Amino acid sequence: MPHDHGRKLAKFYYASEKTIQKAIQASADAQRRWDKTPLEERIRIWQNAADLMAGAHRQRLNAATMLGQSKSVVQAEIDSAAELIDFFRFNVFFLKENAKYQPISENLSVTRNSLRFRGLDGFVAAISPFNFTAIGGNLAYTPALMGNGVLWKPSDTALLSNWRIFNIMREAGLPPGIVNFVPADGPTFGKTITASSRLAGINFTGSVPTFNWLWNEVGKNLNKYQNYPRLIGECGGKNYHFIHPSADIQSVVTGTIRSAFEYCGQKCSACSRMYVPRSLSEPIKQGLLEERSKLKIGDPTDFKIFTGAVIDDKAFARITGYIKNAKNNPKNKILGGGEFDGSKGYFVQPTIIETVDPFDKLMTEEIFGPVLTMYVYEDRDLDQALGLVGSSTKFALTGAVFATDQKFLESAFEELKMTAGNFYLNDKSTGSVVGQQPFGGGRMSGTNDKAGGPNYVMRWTTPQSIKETFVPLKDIDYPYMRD
Ligand SMILES: NC(=O)c1ccc[n+]([C@@H]2O[C@H](COP(=O)([O-])OP(=O)(O)OC[C@H]3O[C@@H](n4cnc5c(N)ncnc54)[C@H](O)[C@@H]3O)[C@@H](O)[C@H]2O)c1
Ligand SMILES: N[C@@H](CCC=O)C(=O)O
Repeated sequence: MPHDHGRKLAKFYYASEKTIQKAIQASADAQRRWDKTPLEERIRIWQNAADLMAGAHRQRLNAATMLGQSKSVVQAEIDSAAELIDFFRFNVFFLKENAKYQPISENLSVTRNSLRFRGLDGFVAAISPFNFTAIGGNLAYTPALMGNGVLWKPSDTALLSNWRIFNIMREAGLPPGIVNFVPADGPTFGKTITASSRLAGINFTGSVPTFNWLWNEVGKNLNKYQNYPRLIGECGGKNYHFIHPSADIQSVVTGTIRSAFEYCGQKCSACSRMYVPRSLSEPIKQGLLEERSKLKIGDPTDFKIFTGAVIDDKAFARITGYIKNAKNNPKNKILGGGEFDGSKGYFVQPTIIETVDPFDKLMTEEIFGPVLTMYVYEDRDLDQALGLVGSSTKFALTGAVFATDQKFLESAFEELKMTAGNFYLNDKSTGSVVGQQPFGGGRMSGTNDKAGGPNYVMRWTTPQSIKETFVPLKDIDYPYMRD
């Protein structure tokens, strides 16, 4: 079934510039009341929503994710309801923990010092990607939890599940106007929010070019704003699996197949480049090809599939462009897959390519599809190969090292320090869990604000320090100045 119906349908719901401006006003009006709502009351709404998603709404939200975003039942289960429940519960926990800190008051009969968390002075624009339902919910509702008015622009190809979240939050008790659901053409939305003097923050997850575009627009409008807008961007990756000659081959094969091909490689964390020592290259290739040939690709309503079609025609064109390019380049060899068919659904077979050029675009650009490229290095060139990981791309999202040699793991841990915001030792590069592996990357992969970690909630508050004095202010002179 074609999965770009979401994108085509979304255009019917596109908000005009005027509607987006009205939503900005609505969120500003609602926020003034919302920011005064006691924290306990806000927290109660988030807890209600988590309970609703754990109960009656769980299957509906998962099903919407399967149908709208072409996720297999397993991938929908680990994303949608389950992950959003975790985001909500952990964010509430982190908020409570952070709120426990109050500054020192030396003598309470003289002065009392305190700190309060205010929403930002303006509105927050949450702009979400298609590939994770829970990410959309987290982007929009974490700023709201912290007292902000939010405009949520969902992805055209995740409308159904995102709309469900919006309604669950209303059912849980969130008053109208706090989060405004605004499907819109990307650039129209981007231009309108960045032109508003009330823009206080952008909570973005998506590709590097879109985030760069937004950052530039904010820069151009800087003199208009009443605040410096906070910019959070979690962007793309060129995630790696680096294999040492001491690695456990079975773990490499299993971890790589899952990381590269689950959800058609459309996870920001998916492994798309692999460095393999010559001494292990044959068994690893054999293992990968054998497992690849067993993967069942098809309609997500069939619970036996491993993965479905890619998200839409644009993705299909981009991904198959890389495959066609690889077929025409003598430096690259397709080891498995390489077929695609867009006649009924946008199906791309999981593809494994070997390259002799570690700087080929297959090894350096984000493809965001089921394409894994392998570079085989000579065992004696281990250090050089390790150096390629950080020097060949500007991304630094996720990465994994497979080795049983403890000394090597320790040196790779230091050598690869800045090459990944989420780093795995003997595990695949995907599958971070809220509260266990806070998620985000550095370099061009984003601002690394770590969704699912303790500091994330704090990005959406502008704290105020308060000093109250209970004794009259009498002396201008300091004691040492007196006779
Ligand atoms: N680092 C992370 O945590 C993370 C998580 C998920 C996805 N991603 C990345 O997201 C990308 C895939 O998602 P996508 O295809 O939805 O990304 P995208 O950049 O195409 O779109 C993201 C959102 O931005 C909107 N948009 C597009 N142009 C815009 C503009 N000019 N102004 C305002 N909004 C605009 C889109 O409509 C969508 O809602 C990949 O690069 C992936 O790596 C990163
Ligand atoms: N939490 C997911 C990343 C989401 C990106 O698209 C993972 O770690 O695989």
